Amino acid sequence: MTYLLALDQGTSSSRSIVFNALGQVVAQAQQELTQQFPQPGWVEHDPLDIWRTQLATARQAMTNAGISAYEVSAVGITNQRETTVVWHRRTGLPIHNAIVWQDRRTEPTCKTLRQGGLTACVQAKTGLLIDPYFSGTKLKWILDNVPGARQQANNGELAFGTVDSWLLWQLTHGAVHATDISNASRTMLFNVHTNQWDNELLQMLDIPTSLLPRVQPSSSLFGEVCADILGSPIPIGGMAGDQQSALFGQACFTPGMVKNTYGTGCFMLMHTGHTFQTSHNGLITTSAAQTTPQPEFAIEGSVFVGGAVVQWLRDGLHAIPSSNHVQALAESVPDAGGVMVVPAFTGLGAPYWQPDARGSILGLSRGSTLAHIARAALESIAFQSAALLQAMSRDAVAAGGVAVAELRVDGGACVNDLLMQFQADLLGIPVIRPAVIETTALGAAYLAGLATGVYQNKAQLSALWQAEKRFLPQMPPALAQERMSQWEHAVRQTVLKPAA
Ligand SMILES: Nc1ncnc2c1ncn2[C@@H]1O[C@H](COP(=O)(O)OP(=O)(O)O)[C@@H](O)[C@H]1O
Ligand SMILES: O=P(O)(O)OC[C@H](O)CO
Repeated sequence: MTYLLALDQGTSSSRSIVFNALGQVVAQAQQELTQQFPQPGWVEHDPLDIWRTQLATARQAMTNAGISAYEVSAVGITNQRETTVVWHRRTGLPIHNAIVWQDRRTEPTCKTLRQGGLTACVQAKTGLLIDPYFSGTKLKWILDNVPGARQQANNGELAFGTVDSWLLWQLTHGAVHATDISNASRTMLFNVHTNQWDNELLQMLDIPTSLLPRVQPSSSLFGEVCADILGSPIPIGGMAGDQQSALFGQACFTPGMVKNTYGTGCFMLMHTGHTFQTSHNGLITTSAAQTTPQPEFAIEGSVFVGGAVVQWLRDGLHAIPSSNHVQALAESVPDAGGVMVVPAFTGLGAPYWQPDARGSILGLSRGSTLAHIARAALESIAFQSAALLQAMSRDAVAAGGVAVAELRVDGGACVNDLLMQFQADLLGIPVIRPAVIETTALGAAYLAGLATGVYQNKAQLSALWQAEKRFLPQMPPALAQERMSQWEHAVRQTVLKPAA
């Protein structure tokens, strides 16, 4: 039997999954990751905690599968993107906590860059908007604020990496310092056309090149897990940022194919093939996971609060004892009764980009109950995702293509049938849930399997993809349009600032 081990290092947890060659889950293990909030708007992780939890889950998943390292053909790594780690090359010790993608501390630097008229240049080279979300300004912050760091960097003593690089360094006992194209594309330091670090961007942020990892295609041999770590050496054949990995795991390989991951946030990606397509509707362009050095791209939109609104119902409102009770509560009423929840708890992401917006509940009446609010909260996940998909379709049509024809879904909240049906109703296209919804980890396993000969080509992976359930639109299109208009109205109400 052939097995592939995927290490899926996410924002809230480290997870490892053992797959068989058919792409089926054999066993898994998961550990929560401690979140640190040293100041308002700051989010950090302990890099050693990231490594400790990831290693523990890898060992546990293999134990749960009842297999030894000899039986694992390859390891694939997928990770929370943009999160920035800097460590000392000699000791292997981090010089600061990892600065997490959600961290907003570098907004002043970003503002200066924007005011300096650099937006168009950054967008043309990287596909990104200038935002604290991406790694570049986080790396600059560490060099500027950790005593002695800049000098050490100039001496070539430090290494920078996103979480994939950090795990790779640990798995190889410091022998390999590398990253993949999809992760590099999230740093704001990488030219996605040439697939190389960009000198002009490095100078813009004062980043010495000696810090940077080597960049490889997402499916390629990165190194070998040292024998003492999992029991015997295993090739590391795949690395990709988690959203690009999910796009790969969903077998979205051709232009126009779209997936949406419903996790804490929602991340929607549309493959655009070898074409670098700039969005005119508030989305960003990013490198897709690549099996060759030839650039491949995707258009991406992110919703900051997706499944997290269900956590808020559970932990904030105490409306449900656990997330899987939300469907029953929402279904206890026939509709949201005119209630609209806009979960702008940390502002609104694409396509609105309203960092200062905060959440609101609109349309309350004397008859409104927790059930109506729960239903409206669930619907808000679908409304936000629909706004992304509509923006994507507009981009696709403007680029001479066609509107999106179907949506493949994954992530923890896609198990919710009510949500998926409402999503299909709003979009007017089929929403398809695959048999394996762990597509983030599956993508990393596939990338690793392709590099090591377990799979021969992507066509083989497309053939493995299987639908578990198709949700077809049932709502009359006019009503769906009216509901979307109500949502857009609620968003406008939410972002309007009260008069001073
Ligand atoms: N039955 C459900 N209905 C709606 N949301 C759910 C359900 N079960 C879990 N969730 C939500 O899914 C999210 C977890 O999904 P997951 O893919 O594990 O997220 P992440 O990778 O971001 O940690 C949580 O925000 C949780 O509230
Ligand atoms: O770890 P997740 O699933 O929250 O994903 C985080 C994204 O990669 C951030 O860009």
